[in-house]
Amino acid sequence: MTTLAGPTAATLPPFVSYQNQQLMVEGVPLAALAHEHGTPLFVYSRAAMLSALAAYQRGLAGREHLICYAMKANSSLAILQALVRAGCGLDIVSGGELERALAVGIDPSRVIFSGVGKTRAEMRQALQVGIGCFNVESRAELDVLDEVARDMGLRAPVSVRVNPNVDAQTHPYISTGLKGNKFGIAHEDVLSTYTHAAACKGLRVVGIDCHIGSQITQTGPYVDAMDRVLDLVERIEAAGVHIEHIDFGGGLGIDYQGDTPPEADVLWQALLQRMDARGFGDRKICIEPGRSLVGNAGVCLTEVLYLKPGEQKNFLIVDAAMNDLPRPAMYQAFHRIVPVVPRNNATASTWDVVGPVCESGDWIGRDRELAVHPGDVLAVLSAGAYCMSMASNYNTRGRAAEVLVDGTQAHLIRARESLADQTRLERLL
Ligand SMILES: Cc1ncc(COP(=O)(O)O)c(C=O)c1O
Ligand SMILES: N[C@@H](CCCC[NH3+])C(=O)O
Repeated sequence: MTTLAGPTAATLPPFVSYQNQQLMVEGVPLAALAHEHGTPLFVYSRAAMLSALAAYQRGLAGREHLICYAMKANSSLAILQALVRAGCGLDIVSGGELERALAVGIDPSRVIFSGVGKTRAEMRQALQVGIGCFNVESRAELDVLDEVARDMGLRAPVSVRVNPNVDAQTHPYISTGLKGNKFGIAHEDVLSTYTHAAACKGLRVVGIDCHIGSQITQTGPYVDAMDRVLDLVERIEAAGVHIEHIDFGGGLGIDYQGDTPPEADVLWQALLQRMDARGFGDRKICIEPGRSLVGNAGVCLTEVLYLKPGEQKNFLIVDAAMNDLPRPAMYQAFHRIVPVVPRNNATASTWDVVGPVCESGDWIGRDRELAVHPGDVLAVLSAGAYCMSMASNYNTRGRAAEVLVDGTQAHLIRARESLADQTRLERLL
């Protein structure tokens, strides 16, 4: 047992703060939102998303570029709308995500279609609306896309995703640029894939694509991957195929637990210098950031249900679970957890914060020092990315509601999912 001094500003994301002993997102007290909408509840800051986007916009200013928000990180319509209105294109990985993109009124030429398993139907759907580019991930996919486009009397704009075999030094489940990963075309097969694509009547080569993983916190892997991509561009162009744009990633990390990734503008200054030095300063740049735009813009509010002290472990049972916040169960990921109204100078204990789902893997935080009573509301921080978009109905739990804060205004952007919503498509015999 310790006496709790209370969480410090240093451990809170931008636009999340304590004011008068109340945790706020921008100008809105979270206790009031929990009271009004119930818990679990996701709350996002619009200003936090736009400020994260502005760092990329500064870094790429003066260059022809397209920032395609990777909506897999959080595909809620109002989030997409906010980012598209602020100038983003979109990166999609399914026909469903394409429908979401269209629903927020995007110009389809500002959409990039990524992913290893696009179906013919998805290809047709994307070609019909005039998608900006398909990032193709295998020779087999390239040939199917060629066939689909020729059938429609069209030429599909394509980039080949290359697998540079660079270690992004991130969690193995979210590393994508190593030879053992399913993503991209192996370095040594890239040139022949491009010469083949250039000869296909249904394809129009527009770019090259590389993405080495997610939650990357170091600059080194990016520079290594950029060098490999530029080596390939040199070889591809020497073979007579022009590359208009370079789609380059590796999702920049965010601070979950004292992580110190480079700022987006600083990273891109370094990468642009590299491109300039190698004579590719004239190329359009596309990027596909997801987590770094929305991750630290969101918190998940959850109410403490029960305290269950034990001989080996103390469990704090809350009303959010692995179906709402799957990252700890999936990747043993760390999210900071803080009280919405701190009980400063109260006696704290060490708790495993767990949900009501019937799985031992249903935990949200381990060994956390908290002074709490049943009925208190906690905020799980850095919950804007890969939480709501990966949420499920496991244990027939409705997915949480979502609120978007803008200054002192709070807008409900998704209602809580009801049992009727969950069973709508089911039939009894
Ligand atoms: C091809 C591609 N683009 C974009 C992203 C988004 O990455 P992040 O959320 O790390 O920015 C990913 C995820 O790793 C990806 O695989
Ligand atoms: N879902 C992962 C990121 C996946 C990135 C997409 N390729 C996470 O929560 O960290």
